[in-house]
Amino acid sequence: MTCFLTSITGVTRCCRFTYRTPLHSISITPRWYSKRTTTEKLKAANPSKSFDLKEYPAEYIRNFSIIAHIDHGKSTLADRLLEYTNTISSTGSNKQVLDKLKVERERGITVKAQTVSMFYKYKGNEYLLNLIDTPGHVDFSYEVSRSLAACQGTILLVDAAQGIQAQTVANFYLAFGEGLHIIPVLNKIDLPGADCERTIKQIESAFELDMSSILKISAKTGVNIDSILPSVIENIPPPTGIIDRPFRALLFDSWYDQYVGVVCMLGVVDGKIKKGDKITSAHSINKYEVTEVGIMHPEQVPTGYLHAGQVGYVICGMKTASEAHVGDTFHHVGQKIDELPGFQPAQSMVFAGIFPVDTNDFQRLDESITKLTLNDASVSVHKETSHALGQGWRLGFLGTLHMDVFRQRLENEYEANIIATQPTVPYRVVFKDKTTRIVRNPSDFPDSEERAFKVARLEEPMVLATMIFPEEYMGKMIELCGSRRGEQRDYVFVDETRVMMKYILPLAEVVTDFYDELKSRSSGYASFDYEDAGYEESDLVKMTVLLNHKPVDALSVILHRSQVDTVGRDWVKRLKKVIQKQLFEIVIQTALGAKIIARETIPALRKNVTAKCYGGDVSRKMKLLQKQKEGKKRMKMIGNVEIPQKAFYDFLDKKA
Ligand SMILES: Nc1nc2c(ncn2[C@@H]2O[C@H](COP(=O)(O)OP(=O)(O)OP(=O)(O)O)[C@@H](O)[C@H]2O)c(=O)[nH]1
Repeated sequence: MTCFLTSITGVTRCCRFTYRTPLHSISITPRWYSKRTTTEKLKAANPSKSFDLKEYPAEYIRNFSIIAHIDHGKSTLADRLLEYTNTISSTGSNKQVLDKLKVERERGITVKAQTVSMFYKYKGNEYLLNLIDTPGHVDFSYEVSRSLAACQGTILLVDAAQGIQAQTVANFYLAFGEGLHIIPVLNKIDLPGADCERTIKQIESAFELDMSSILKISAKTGVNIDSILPSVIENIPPPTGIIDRPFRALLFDSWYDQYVGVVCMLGVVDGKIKKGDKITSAHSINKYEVTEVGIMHPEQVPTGYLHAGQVGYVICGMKTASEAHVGDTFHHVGQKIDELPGFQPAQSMVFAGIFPVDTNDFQRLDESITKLTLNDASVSVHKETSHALGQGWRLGFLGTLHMDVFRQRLENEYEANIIATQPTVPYRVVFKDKTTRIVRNPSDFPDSEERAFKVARLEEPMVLATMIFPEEYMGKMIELCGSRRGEQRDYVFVDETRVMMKYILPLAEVVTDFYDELKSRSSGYASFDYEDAGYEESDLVKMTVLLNHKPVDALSVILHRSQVDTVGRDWVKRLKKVIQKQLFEIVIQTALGAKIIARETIPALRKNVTAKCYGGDVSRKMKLLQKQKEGKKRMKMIGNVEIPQKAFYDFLDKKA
């Protein structure tokens, strides 16, 4: 099969994350967040049923995922399949039971891949089907890749009203690169705007898939849902594990449960594991006794046993999050095995400093970050200290949405009270002696002396962006990319009315508000995806923010020289809006070294803050004072200026 992108652009798509895993022979069931039952009771249709997994040899197992562009209906389809197989009771509503995290429900997006084991009778045989629901947003493609690496096939879901979009293309190539069997499915055929013929033509021409037996469904209403699982069983090959070999399994996900400690999700490649077994791992000297083993159905259901080709959870008395390394190989104590290659670590695209608002919370926040990164292995963590904000961490994320979601999860799941700094991309300093340094923090940017004597050049990371949109938005899209220092590489029509355009853009331009701008300039019709395109030389500078002439290191930022005036002026205006008046005048400045770019002044406060509580209403007055006291807890002192936590948020979120 010819790669569409290769044939039309001459550029072979390289996946942002590559894997060395050989796990086409196992299934993967990413974690199931342990607080789920507090928010919603998921009812298994037959909770009393117990499963004898010995009855399911590899030929009766199928491991598959659902991939699609954002909002094309993956989670809704997963719901319907769970109901159809009686894994949950039918509710008639669209609950999206696999979107378990509060952040997923609040934002209506999937951020963690989730797997659930289902049982399904087909032509007289009962099958064990492991379904993985994956996220759609580009920031979470690490989850998609990790999931795909462990499946033998995938359902490529396309919204029949919207047609193929940028992440349809990106995810198709991830699956194609893994050599998976791809089943194309048209969703949302109930919508009045659904155009099956047009979408089929797009898929045919873009991916050269066989469209003769394409499935047309509505995940929402349930139309043709019964056609999905027979197609999965008929078309996707079973895993190929060997039961009689020594046990070895890949740890592909884990999470921390406050009652039982670490819960590990294992994909069993060879052999068997049962309750009471003594296990260890290739990367650990610790030995563990298996106290519980089971499957996600959709909650944890103990089965006491798992064998080659099966996946499930194992509880073995692991106490600390650091003992569970994603990609580690588990085996029986004393047994020699060949280590599985595991996963390559995710490559952080965006870095930000995270600090506790109250410095006394440092230890607690340290533990929370450790536990949360156990659940999200794509976050990189390094300790750092800021003059303004004290001790904290520099965390690396896959994108700004990923960063935002992580911050929200820290708040939701660990009640953390934090300040996050301006995100930065990994810049590269190339020295005259040919050595290099990656700058993940503006404080590591070379000062003028180092720059003059030692630095040969500065470079910034670039991406190859793919955008798909209706032709009439071409002018606006070219204008947007031009304003972001983009360079056009290619464009091609995907059908009579829609264009796919490719641009080389600086990553720093993409991770700010590019996506929002793209959506607003195309009335929501443009979709977007990007991949790593290496480093390019760039005229970079560090802009600092001064409050009453004192630099705020947490607000320093690395910019292209052409942006300094605009950003410098914008920042002082926005900071003026978010910093409250205080008893003295506050001067806000942005600067390049000693050169001031812009300045704003906040006049001193004169008002009595409790003046409105006239008339001796003591309780009201107390309430107001209490509120002010609580507000103070959330303040950070920068020199002699108090900055509320919300000011940082609003400033970073561009709400101000
Ligand atoms: N009319 C109609 N709406 C659907 C159908 N399937 C899903 N939807 C709706 O489309 C929206 C997105 O569905 P999701 O299942 O959350 O999509 P998703 O692909 O999982 O989204 P992400 O995880 O954020 O990428 C929801 O409002 C669904 O109710 C369908 O067949 N018909």
